[in-house]
Order: sequence, then C-alpha cells, then structure tokens
Amino acid sequence: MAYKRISLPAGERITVQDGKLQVPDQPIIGFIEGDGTGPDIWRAAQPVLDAAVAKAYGGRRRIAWAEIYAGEKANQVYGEPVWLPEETLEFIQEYLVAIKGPLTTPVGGGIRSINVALRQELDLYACVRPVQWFEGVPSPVRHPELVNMVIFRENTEDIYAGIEFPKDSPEVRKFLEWFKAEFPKSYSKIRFPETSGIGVKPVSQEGTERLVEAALQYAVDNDLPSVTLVHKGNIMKFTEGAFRDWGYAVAKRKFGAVDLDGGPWQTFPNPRTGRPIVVKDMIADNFLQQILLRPAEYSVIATLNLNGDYISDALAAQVGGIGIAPGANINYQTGHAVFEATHGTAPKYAGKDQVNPSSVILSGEMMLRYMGWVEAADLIIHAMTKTIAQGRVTYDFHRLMLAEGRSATLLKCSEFGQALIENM
Ligand SMILES: NC(=O)C1=CN([C@@H]2O[C@H](COP(=O)(O)OP(=O)(O)OC[C@H]3O[C@@H](n4cnc5c(N)ncnc54)[C@H](OP(=O)(O)O)[C@@H]3O)[C@@H](O)[C@H]2O)C=CC1
Ligand SMILES: O=C(O)CCC(=O)C(=O)O
Ligand SMILES: [Mg+2]
Repeated sequence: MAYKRISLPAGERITVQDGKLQVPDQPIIGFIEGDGTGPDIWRAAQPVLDAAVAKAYGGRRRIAWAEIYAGEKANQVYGEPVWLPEETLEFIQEYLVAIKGPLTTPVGGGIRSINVALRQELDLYACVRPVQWFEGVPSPVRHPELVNMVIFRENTEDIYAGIEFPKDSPEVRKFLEWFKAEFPKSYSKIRFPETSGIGVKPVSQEGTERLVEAALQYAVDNDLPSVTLVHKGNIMKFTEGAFRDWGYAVAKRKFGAVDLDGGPWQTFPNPRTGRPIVVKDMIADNFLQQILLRPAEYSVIATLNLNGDYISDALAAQVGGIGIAPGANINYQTGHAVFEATHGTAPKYAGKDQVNPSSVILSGEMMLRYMGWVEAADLIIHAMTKTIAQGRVTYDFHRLMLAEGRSATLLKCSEFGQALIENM
C-alpha cells in the first residue's frame, strides 16, 4: 500500500499464520513519538531497543522503524487539523505491531482521546499492564516485592465508548424527552435533569468474554495462581455485575472451572502443569484497599475499562510510579498490538530531557517478547535491574531515594537510556 506521509524503510511485514505471529528478521514496526514528553522518551528508548536487538542477535535481526503519526505531530506533518490520520490506522492494520508515546487529551471540551480511538478503531480489546517491582526501586509501601500482578483491562467498551451528550445540547434534550416518555420511573431518578450531561455505559457479553478469556489464558500460559474479576457489580448490576457473571461463565465453559465451596469462586487445574488456578471476584473499592494491604493474594486481574485505568496508576505507584509502568493493547484474535506506557504526556516536563523513559522501554520489552525475541527482551530486563541497583536513576526515583536516605546518581532521560545500553 502507498502512503502519503509514511516513509517505509527496507524490511518486511509481520504476519499471522494459523493464529501464530510470523516475524521476519527485519520487521517493519511503526512508532508514534507522542506529545509532551513523548519525543524526549522516544529519543532515549529507541536506541535501547535497537542495542538490545543488536547485542542479542549480532546483526542478524534488526527492527526497521517507520514513523507513523498521531496527535500534535500529525497536525504538523499533514498540515491540517488531523489528529489520527486514516493512514496511521491503515499502517497498523497492515503491519500489525506498533509502539507509541503518550498523546494529549484535553479535559472537558476539545477532541476525544486519540489513545482511546486507536484502541477502539483497531479493536485492541485487551489492555495488558504488568506491575512488578524491580529490586532497588524506591516505593511508598514496605513490601513492594509482594506486588506482582498483570492487569487485563477491557479496552473498547464501558463509559470510555465516548457516548456522551453535553448539558443544554439539542442531543441531551432529545435524549431526555425520549427517556422521560419511555422510562418515566428511571427518568425520575435523574436528580437535576435540566442541568445534566448524560453518559452511556455499554458493557457486552462478547466484549467481556474475550477479555476474561485472554486473562485466563495468560494465567494458564504463565502458570499463575489466580484470576480476579474486579467490578462494581453491586451498584451497576447489568454492566459491571454482568461482567462478573459472564466472566465466571466463560471460566466454566472454556476452562472447565468448577465452583469452590459452593461458589461464586471457582477453580480449575492448569492444563499445562496441573496446578490449580482460582477464579475469584472482588468489588472495586475493596480491591483498591486489598492491593495495599494484601497484594500477594492477587495475580492476574480482569476488569472493565474505567476500573482498569484507575487500578493501573494505583498499582504502578506501589512499585515506584507510572515512570516504570509498561503496557500493551492487543487483539489476540488478529495479532494486532500497540505497545504504550501507562503514563501520559506529563506536559510540565516536555522538552527537558528529564522524565523516566522506563515505561516506554519496558513496553518495548513487552513488544520484543510478543514477537518472540526473548533474548533481546531479557537483555533489557537485565540492564534495567543492573542500572537501578547502581542507583543511577531519573528524577522520579532520585527524589524518592533521597527521601529514603539513600544515595543515588541523578540522570537525565537520555542518560538513563545510555546507562541501560552500557549495562547490557
Ligand atoms: N496513553 C496515553 O497516551 C495517556 C495520555 N494521557 C494524557 O496525558 C495528559 C497529562 O495527563 P496527566 O493526568 O497529567 O498524567 P501524566 O501521566 O501525564 O502525568 C502525571 C504525573 O505522573 C508522573 N509521570 C508521568 N510520566 C512520567 C515519566 N515518564 N517519568 C516520571 N514520572 C512521570 C509525573 O509526576 P510528578 O509531577 O510527581 O513528577 C506527572 O506529573 C492528559 O492530556 C492525559 O489525557 C494520560 C494517560 C495516558
Ligand atoms: O487517553 C487518554 O488521554 C488517557 C488514557 C489513560 O489514562 C490510560 O489509558 O491509562
Ligand atoms: Mg490512565
């Protein structure tokens, strides 16, 4: 396919055959720099990913990077107000794998999230965010080593679908008139109808089942002890409550789970190892205190879009903050995957070469593992562990280390990337 503004490097496409990713030695992979601190971080991260691949495979393998555009840079490159160019989506459709920096979303009015749009347009239904502690990373909790979880956040539905009507708009008036006529009892529950904005929260059985199935399969593949369905189903019965029920049902139907002590918790033996996997559920507010008090009891988490967003940042804080929290948006059925940090654009640090590039680097590490390039991924983990152990860190860890009375060397964003390369 010919692109208007995307230059294709020499290389080949990643494809899927019989449900398995086929990765050539020079795969073309798209990257979106991102807004705010995105360019600082990408400048530090890309050399680290390239160095890991070069060292692991001695030049036999190489990533052929293709810059693709979204956010503020898309406006510059395409010369018109275009936040998510059609050809960016077409490129990812065709080349399957991409990595991106954070993109700005204004609060209140203005454009809707481009990050969310990418996930929805490409149907990247699972937002996978592993949360693990690296030895030496400063943390606000006493036992960060007990935190070892992987969040599977539903990525295409929920209140994030973006179905909202602003107060006083013709849409909200029409909606409320219809609602009042058809559902007078429910309408009467709207406390101030004249001054309300309205949002719609769709949660489907299909959307839930594919997400929960991916989480259960992850527990099987990685021999993990439990999957917890996190929801607010006591209050939102037919969306979040249904998420729980459909989740339990898929564990029974697809994995042969049976009730534990009369239910609702379930268990099934891991077909690969025989070890039991417990499927349990928890109401989201309780879960947020449980992960602080008893983190060792949680492993894989399957949850809805908004809960997953909150839980991601809360758990990241327990292992050092969103500067080191990676993620991936994946469609396990088609193989499409866009890797990205959990954090946003952190605009006050933009252009200062100051922030922690670890989230994007570790998102790249997830990407390499997804591609089957595990030797390169392992090198990144090794270098990250070693560099942090040497106390060579960016500002976010530095200030926490000093507060803990530890000595540390303050590095810029780019210097931290270089330190990783030295330590590979
Ligand atoms: N996927 C995406 O692209 C996402 C985009 N966003 C967007 O980003 C914009 C800003 O959002 P905001 O709520 O401020 O959240 P951010 O995640 O951008 O930043 C919040 C705070 O987190 C810390 N932080 C963020 N990134 C890093 C890093 N790389 N290294 C170290 N610390 C970091 C900083 O803390 P401190 O001040 O303590 O130093 C920062 O002020 C919004 O437009 C939002 O919509 C938000 C989340 C995800
Ligand atoms: O799209 C955004 O601006 C925010 C998204 C977000 O917070 C997330 O995906 O964790
Ligand atoms: Mg978030």
